[in-house]
Amino acid sequence: MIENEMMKYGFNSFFQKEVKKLGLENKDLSGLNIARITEVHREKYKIINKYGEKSASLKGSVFYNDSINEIYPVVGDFVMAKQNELGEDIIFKVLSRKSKFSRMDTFNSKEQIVATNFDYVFIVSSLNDEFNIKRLERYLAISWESGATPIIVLTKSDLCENYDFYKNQIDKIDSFATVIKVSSFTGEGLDKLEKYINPYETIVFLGSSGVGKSTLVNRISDENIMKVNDIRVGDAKGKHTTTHRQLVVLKNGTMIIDTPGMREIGMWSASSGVDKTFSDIEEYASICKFTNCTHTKEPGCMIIDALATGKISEERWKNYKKLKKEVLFAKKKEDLNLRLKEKERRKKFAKQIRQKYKSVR
Ligand SMILES: Nc1nc2c(ncn2[C@@H]2O[C@H](COP(=O)(O)OP(=O)(O)OP(=O)(O)O)[C@@H](O)[C@H]2O)c(=O)[nH]1
Ligand SMILES: [Zn+2]
Repeated sequence: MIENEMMKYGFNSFFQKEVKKLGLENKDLSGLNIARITEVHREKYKIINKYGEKSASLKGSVFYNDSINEIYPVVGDFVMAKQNELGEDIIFKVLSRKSKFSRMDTFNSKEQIVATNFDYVFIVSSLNDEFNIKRLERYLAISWESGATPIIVLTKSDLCENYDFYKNQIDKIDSFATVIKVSSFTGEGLDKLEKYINPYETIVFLGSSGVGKSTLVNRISDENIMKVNDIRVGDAKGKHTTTHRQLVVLKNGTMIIDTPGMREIGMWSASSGVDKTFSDIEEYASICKFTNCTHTKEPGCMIIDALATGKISEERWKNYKKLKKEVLFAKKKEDLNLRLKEKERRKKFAKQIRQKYKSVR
């Protein structure tokens, strides 16, 4: 089964192999179409397949009865779905992912995948005070780990007079990643960026609010795809977010994934300053009677005391716990990544030694 029509949505030999592995010839999965998930709304999905856009839902007997082993679809996934002329298509199977971003779902302590099968991560940072090398380092770590290729995009170059100051810091932490400086206003650097904005490929964006992601997308696509937030002081309404597509196909055929989950990833990576923001809470915690206090029921717990007397609000305590958990999760993933890298390095080293030894003999 060759689904050439789906190539323009990023279906390639990697997924072709995955389909083969399923052995569709002799299974009840035959007769299904390949589709890509473009939106997820609770249990409802928007998909795109060779016939166009459709709504879809999960094949209940597959996903609910076997929920431990079944992967649920998220935006970017390729799925096998049954065409249903009368209503929603039915999703039977999610194909293995080529790349993914996940975050910690603090509600049930589970990994939550927020975007999949993207080719590039545009790590966006503006060339001004917002620039934060620690945050960039985190973004780089999770991007390399995602399976995609990170591209560091430094925005608002029209405002910057000391580019080298920023570039030098990046060179110190990562000499592999591509760095491109751009201005959506003057157009500087957009030609260099274009090399990574190709038909059939998918891009995700990582970056704090206000660095110019939406402006950049609108500029490179020459369309008004994303809402630009002009943050006005004293605007009572503040930022109003319009709901927009989660996977967008630009005119040139490039796809962009932008989901609320992606935005949150950008946020927790920025939240390494959690201790500073919550220094009062950390202080109470540090004087609990037991050093390994879980702040749930222990006698002499200063957090419980501070909550009871209103010195810390429930709201702040909840936020603190949430952030703490997410940072911990991110850290764990980073540690694992480091361990793998170290293993790789040692293997290489051992090989070099062996070769040296051989040539001496
Ligand atoms: N000087 C300058 N300003 C820019 C540039 N690009 C964007 N801006 C401004 O930066 C502000 C934020 O831009 P957005 O595109 O909304 O930023 P964003 O990263 O999408 O922000 P969120 O949607 O909150 O994540 C706006 O006022 C833009 O006009 C640029 O190249 N140069
Ligand atoms: Zn305590």
